[in-house]
Amino acid sequence: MSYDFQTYPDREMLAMDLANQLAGDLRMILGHEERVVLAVPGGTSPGPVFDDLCAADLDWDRVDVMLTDERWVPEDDARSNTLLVRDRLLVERAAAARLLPLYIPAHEPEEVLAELESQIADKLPLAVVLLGMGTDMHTASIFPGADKLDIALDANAPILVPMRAPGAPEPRITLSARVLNDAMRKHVLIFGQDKRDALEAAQGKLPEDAPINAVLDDATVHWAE
Ligand SMILES: O=C(O)C(O)[C@@H](O)[C@H](O)[C@H](O)COP(=O)(O)O
Repeated sequence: MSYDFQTYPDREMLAMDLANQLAGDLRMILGHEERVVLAVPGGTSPGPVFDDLCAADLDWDRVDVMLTDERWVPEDDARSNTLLVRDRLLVERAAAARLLPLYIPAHEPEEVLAELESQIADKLPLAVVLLGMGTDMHTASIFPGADKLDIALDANAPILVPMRAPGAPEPRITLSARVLNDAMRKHVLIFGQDKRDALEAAQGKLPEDAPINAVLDDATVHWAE
């Protein structure tokens, strides 16, 4: 397994440069595809990247944007990744992009799983994916110790996997590792020494213990203190 590790002097420069790289990847793939899918994470790290990426000059009306994973909370909840994407990415030029939902109001993700999958299935493979990582080495909502970890890591995994994990305060829904890995370009965004140490500690571990390892091959990791 090999990946590229890019370090930046600070988070602001990382955000600008990464937004440029994502826009460049999308532009390149749009050169030979009618439509492309960009999948992005939630959480706290990607906001500044979205703030730059939303202004990129590209054919956003040919881009489908989706989340790599969602927390099972209403769309107006501060923890909703959909809310983050609507507020910070699908604005300015990127307002012309189409959102592929990863949330439909329902008590449990299982109730609407088939409906969500049906809206994604014919759009795959992902063109570009941006992933985050936690210090427990989870990525998307593929957490160590999660109830459906084996399914999410399986080579024949379904597109979406509902997930409950000790490290997650609410139920989640996540793209499986197979779908994330099939992306034409993969980027991982991590901030801080603790995450850099966690990524190093992941080396040589099985994806069951360090789920990030399931998606790292050929990825570019972007890091700033
Ligand atoms: O919804 C989520 O929580 C994610 O998509 C998740 O995988 C996230 O990327 C990491 O937990 C890092 O989160 P931070 O950027 O907040 O550290």
